[in-house]
Amino acid sequence: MGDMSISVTEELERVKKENELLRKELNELKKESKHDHKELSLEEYRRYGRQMIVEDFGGLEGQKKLKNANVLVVGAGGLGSPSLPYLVGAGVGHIGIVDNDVVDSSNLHRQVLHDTTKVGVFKCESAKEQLSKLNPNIKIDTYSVRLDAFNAFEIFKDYDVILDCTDTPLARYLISDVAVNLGKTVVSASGLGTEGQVTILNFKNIGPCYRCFYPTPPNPYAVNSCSEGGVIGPCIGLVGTMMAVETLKVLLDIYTIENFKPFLMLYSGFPNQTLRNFKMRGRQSSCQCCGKNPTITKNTIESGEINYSLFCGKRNYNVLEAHERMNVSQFHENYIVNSPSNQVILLDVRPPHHFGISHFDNAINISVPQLTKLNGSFSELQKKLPSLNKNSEVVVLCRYGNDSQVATRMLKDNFGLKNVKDVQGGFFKYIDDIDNSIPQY
Ligand SMILES: Nc1ncnc2c1ncn2[C@@H]1O[C@H](COP(=O)(O)OP(=O)(O)OP(=O)(O)O)[C@@H](O)[C@H]1O
Ligand SMILES: [Zn+2]
Repeated sequence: MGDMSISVTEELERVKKENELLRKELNELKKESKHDHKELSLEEYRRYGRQMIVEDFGGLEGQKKLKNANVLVVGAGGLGSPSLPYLVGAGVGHIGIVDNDVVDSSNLHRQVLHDTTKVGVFKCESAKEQLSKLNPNIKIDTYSVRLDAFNAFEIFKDYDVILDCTDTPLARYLISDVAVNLGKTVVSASGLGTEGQVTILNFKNIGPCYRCFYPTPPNPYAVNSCSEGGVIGPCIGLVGTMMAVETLKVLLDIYTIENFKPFLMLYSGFPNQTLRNFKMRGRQSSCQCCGKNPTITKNTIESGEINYSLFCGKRNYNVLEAHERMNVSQFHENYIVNSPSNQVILLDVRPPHHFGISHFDNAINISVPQLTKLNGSFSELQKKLPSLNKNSEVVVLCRYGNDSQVATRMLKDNFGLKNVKDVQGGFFKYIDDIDNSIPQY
């Protein structure tokens, strides 16, 4: 009997406690519904408060729009690095990152989302790790693949807005084409040196696409990459930050179908910072992708019928015969170890500001544009190289062994020199294979 009364008392206590817990839970739920934060936690209110109180942001509704948004960033390099943390910080609920490249130490002056400990790590994974620390509320998906015609539709399908943070015309055409076919808005940008540009493509499937602006690709010789042309970190950083601003405006419905006007913003960092906003034409009915009779469709893209590499073209440096070239070992043996006679001219055709960073002591610097300017005049060239005669032995060197081929051809065909050879792979190949005590940049 006594035993039984104890268990009844215990049971009563347990039920009371359970009751109390349920009451608490109910009160919390009541509070939540009273304050209408079913979709935002209290932590999120605090986290996003400073942006929710900006009038143009749209308050709680604006924040919910961001929370429910799906944004894909292609490229976690110079443009992706600044745009990603702002989107994650602002509370864009789902973010995808596509990049097949790994972090290199030469990226870190501008790709400040990554750090020295991430050298060699996939950029999308490095980014995810950092971004998750910034805002653990965000779902981040990574794709460590090169975006191409065969995987783009599958990757894009789960996202509303695509950020083009890549660095090649090929990727720009591909991203725009796939986005048009799936009806997605693209925030697109590019930058080099101290300049950059930002635009919105296929806005809500009514705005112009990349092909409306640029029906034909640029000459491959005119396309420069960061590794060739160089880039100033905060300049590209600003352009990436502008992409994040534009993305927020798309997600918050600041731009509407009624008020959206196609534009191209041009930023210039040096010597004075300027930002110019150019009005652009709308959709072109003749556009091969978004026009009236499109030939660039899901079918023709995915089947490979649209050949992006062929369309964008490649540079052709194969302008020399085998006997007009030497490899870096031959160059080392014959011209560096066995000190060349005074007759041999070592001509470094890199731009002077490259030459100034590091060079061989006995090299003479005349860049390709400087050579081109001499118009094939032997006597003009002789003014720069007094010891030169038409039979002089000339060895031509550049950074990667591309420009040196062009220069070798020019010296033989235009200036009439007979004994000119190019160093295959250039100065950097020599550093990699023969002497890595020389500074590489
Ligand atoms: N088709 C693509 N698929 C996935 N990622 C791409 C694609 N095209 C370009 N990217 C990525 O976009 C990023 C562009 O970054 P950025 O312009 O800063 O140049 P980088 O390649 O990092 O550096 P550098 O030109 O100095 O070698 C790179 O990380 C690159 O891997
Ligand atoms: Zn178009």
